[in-house]
Amino acid sequence: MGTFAWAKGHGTENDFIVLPDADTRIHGDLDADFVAELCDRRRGVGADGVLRVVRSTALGINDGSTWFMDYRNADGTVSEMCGNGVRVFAAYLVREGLVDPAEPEPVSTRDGVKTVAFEPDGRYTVDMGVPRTLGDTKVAVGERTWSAMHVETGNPHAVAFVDDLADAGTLVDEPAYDRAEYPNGVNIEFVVPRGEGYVAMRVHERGSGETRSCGTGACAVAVAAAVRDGAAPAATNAPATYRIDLPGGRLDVTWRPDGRLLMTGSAAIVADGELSWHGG
Ligand SMILES: N[C@@H](CCC[C@H](N)C(=O)O)C(=O)O
Repeated sequence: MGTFAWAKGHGTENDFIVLPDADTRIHGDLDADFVAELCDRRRGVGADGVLRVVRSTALGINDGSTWFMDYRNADGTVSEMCGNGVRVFAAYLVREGLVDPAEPEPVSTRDGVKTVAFEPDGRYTVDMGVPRTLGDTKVAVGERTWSAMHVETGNPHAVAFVDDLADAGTLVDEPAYDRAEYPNGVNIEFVVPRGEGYVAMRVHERGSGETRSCGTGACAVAVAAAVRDGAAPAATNAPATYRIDLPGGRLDVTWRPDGRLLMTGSAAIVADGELSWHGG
């Protein structure tokens, strides 16, 4: 692997290495071992994941987008979507002058197009689409087991309400979950209510371990909280809005009566460079 440009960014401290690769000529298919080494916090640069910036047409994608977000977890695995990642991706596009922040930008992902709007306060609002609720499941840490709700927000989640966020322990190891229910793995959220329309959460992400924030996870938590609170828009015909505190910051999620989720949060590009990669 030779020399290439990169940037570092984060959305509520969920951090990413951004790899510009408009025409796919620099990184090709992006090797999983390379991603894992790059994301390793001791052997590599360190990040929760990689966002490769590819022109949609270079991949034959014709969905109204100009840019495709090729997201990879820290262990090199592919996921369908990354909610914090898509805000950081949009921040990178704006910073590079590749999109006009006066207009919402449709970004192509493996879970379809996610449109990002640029808010006057500098935050980003993502139309995260329509979630799916798939009933109850169980998650466990050590001897403790909790009932959880299976929610899909482009990727799979299990949302468990707990008495105290510390109940989830260190989250160094992946919590146990129903492997028949989630054959491709799962992101697991632990949640405590903080007040009306207000919760706090921790997350163990598939492929990345405990992270300081997860956008798709916050959306899954908003859905589970709304169902639990009897505030689901399908029942009330009114939007359900939740403030969600995560270790890395705050996300605001609204579940609209048309079924769509809107997530608002910050994103920042914090470093740029050219990397001569000698890893391995
Ligand atoms: N941190 C992301 C989610 C990234 C993907 C996830 N680990 C998976 O494998 O599904 C977010 O902000 O949504």
